[in-house]
Amino acid sequence: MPVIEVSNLNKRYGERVAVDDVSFTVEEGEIFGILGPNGAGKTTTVECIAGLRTPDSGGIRVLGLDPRTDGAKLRRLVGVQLQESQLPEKLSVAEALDLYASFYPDPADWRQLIADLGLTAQLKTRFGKLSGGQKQRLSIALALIGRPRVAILDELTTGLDPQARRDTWQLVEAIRDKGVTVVLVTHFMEEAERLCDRLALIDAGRVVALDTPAGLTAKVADEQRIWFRPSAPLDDRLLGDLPEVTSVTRSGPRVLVTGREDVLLAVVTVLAREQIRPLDLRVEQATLDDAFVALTGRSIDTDEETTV
Ligand SMILES: Nc1ncnc2c1ncn2[C@@H]1O[C@H](COP(=O)(O)OP(=O)(O)OP(=O)(O)O)[C@@H](O)[C@H]1O
Repeated sequence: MPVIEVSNLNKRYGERVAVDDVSFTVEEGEIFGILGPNGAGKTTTVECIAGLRTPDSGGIRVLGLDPRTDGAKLRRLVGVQLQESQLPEKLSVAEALDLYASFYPDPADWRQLIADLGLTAQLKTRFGKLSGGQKQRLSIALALIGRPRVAILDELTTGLDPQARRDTWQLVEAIRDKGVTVVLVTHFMEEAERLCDRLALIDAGRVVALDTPAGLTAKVADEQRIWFRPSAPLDDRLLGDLPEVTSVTRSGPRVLVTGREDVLLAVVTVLAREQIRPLDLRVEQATLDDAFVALTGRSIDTDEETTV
């Protein structure tokens, strides 16, 4: 049985349609991504799932409960880390954890949680003095303190530097490995590609595609592009004759081979047989952004640094 079922969800703010007939299910133990550009309706969707906003219409079930009527029960089962969660500047890390633990009948051992999150040295530090990464880690600890079965993480790594972002990705995987189902809201393609088992691409309030990251990219382009510089003279026909290869072209000293599925293995096998090394080898595949462009005509890309 799915852990989360969303069917035909709609939400407007006045005239503005934020969520437009959104449906998806999230299975137990997966990391489910909601990926789309700013303003696509991602936060509104997860706020409805968490019972923090009331949809105009549509059905939501989380662990069999309806967030509209079973809000209190649900809050014990779902941990939510929302965008830019703010705490009073003067509250220390330990005080925040004590406070949140007091909301739950059987809270997790927060000392263990923050040891796992690498925050033990900051126990006495006030919230206002924490770095961006430390604030994010604290917000994850607060989302997990009630031993949730589902964790909703919204724009977890926005504003973090590449190293902190990578560390946070490991944390998310560790949360999933403990059996928690994770809903991850993001506008970073690399993040979605790396972490999510399945994801919904969302644009202007609508789900435009729903699949695994590999499934989404395969839909738009099943062609691979292989660039390399041969270490010795190469007869292009040796590659062009391979059934996996669709084209071989030259760009100065570099060779570009395009093809489907097993083209890399086929090319490398021929080169090995000819005792030619592929120098500066690069394999290009379609990205989630290519998929998004193909589906919506525009890019997810934001002005924020996404290189990791
Ligand atoms: N409280 C609100 N009142 C009015 N409009 C809102 C409100 N919250 C969100 N919106 C609008 O609804 C749309 C969807 O917003 P939402 O925050 O759900 O998108 P998002 O995909 O999470 O984007 P972001 O990553 O920028 O938060 C946007 O056009 C936004 O401006």
